[in-house]
Amino acid sequence: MRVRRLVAETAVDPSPQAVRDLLAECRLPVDDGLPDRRPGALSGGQQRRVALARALARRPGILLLDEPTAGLDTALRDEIAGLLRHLATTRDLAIVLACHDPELVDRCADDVVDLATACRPAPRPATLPARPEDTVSHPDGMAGNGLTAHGLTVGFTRHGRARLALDGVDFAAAPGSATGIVGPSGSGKTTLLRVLAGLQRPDAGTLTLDDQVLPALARKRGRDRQRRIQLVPQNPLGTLNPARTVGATLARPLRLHQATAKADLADRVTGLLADVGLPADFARRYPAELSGGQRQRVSIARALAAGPDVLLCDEVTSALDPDTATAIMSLLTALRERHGMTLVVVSHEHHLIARYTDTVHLLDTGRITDSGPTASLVAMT
Ligand SMILES: Nc1ncnc2c1ncn2[C@@H]1O[C@H](COP(=O)(O)OP(=O)(O)OP(=O)(O)O)[C@@H](O)[C@H]1O
Repeated sequence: MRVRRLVAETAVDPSPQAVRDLLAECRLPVDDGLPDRRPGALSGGQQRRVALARALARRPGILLLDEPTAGLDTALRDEIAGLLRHLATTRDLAIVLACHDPELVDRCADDVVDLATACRPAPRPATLPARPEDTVSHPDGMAGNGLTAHGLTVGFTRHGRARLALDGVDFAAAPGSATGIVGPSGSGKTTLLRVLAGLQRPDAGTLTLDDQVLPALARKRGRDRQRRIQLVPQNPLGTLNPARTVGATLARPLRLHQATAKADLADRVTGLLADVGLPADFARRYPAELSGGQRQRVSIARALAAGPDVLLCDEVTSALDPDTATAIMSLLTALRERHGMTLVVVSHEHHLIARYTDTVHLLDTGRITDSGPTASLVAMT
């Protein structure tokens, strides 16, 4: 369904002009064809503002928002905070927002209810290191050059106008490294990960894995090369099958990529859950019965079930409280160390990129503006 219908569907006034006004009120660019796009063709920040427009379309007296700024860069977060205050005043609206971001609370809220004790993160597995930076290393003797890309270009055409989401991007993630990708909302981070994962065909450019040219699309890569590169997507609820238990979700890649025998599946699933700090009985749960952090862990476990050499993580901590976000990043670092994986992390949380990656690529409007050691390019705070 396209954006204009998504908003009209819930609107008290579904006329085209009212829908445009609502999108503009949520600071979405209505003149570049955005109302005619589908949600998959929007950046994460744009998707959140469309969700806000949908809620406002009902002309509510009370607006309940669950993590309205998760996955947004700080500039957009501040913009949304200002927008929420503006809406509260101009529409005489009571806003209740649940979030992990103390800065957003400071900027928006008149009153705060702290549910801290009810929101303890899941226990970390015993194998996690106390200081993740101690475990960062580049395993010697690994074959090849890891994952590289040259001249990646992706354009999207809307109303006859071509827009480049990626514009000649060169990228490299050395074997066993932890590589960060940072950039403002809409700069092309998700598009880059989707191209690396083989889910989006680039208009130009080449990919190699350990010096072998990779076909653009995952389905042309063959089973083994598909296994080697796995993506943990930005929104796990959207990609975990709601009708499938966690156990069934994890069993699938185990059978497909690792030829796990039926008799061994339950044990392997339990092992994967333990790897991501979840108890064995979670195998019986459905995605809707999990918290955001638990879904994220299941999503990571599903990617690990394939046995990847390169794990691409898109905003995996964006809806998590600071403790859980740190636990997830520590977990990924420990898993990288244990399995000798390469980790590629997209995040707006610069302190996590600074702490948990060794190399970083800065992306802006589809171009790499700088690449190099994280310590010299990204501040810890
Ligand atoms: N399928 C598509 N069709 C048209 N435009 C698209 C499509 N996919 C992405 N875009 C546009 O390409 C640009 C880059 O999007 P992308 O999702 O890669 O950004 P991002 O850096 O990951 O953003 P965020 O941090 O908000 O998630 C955005 O302007 C987005 O609207």
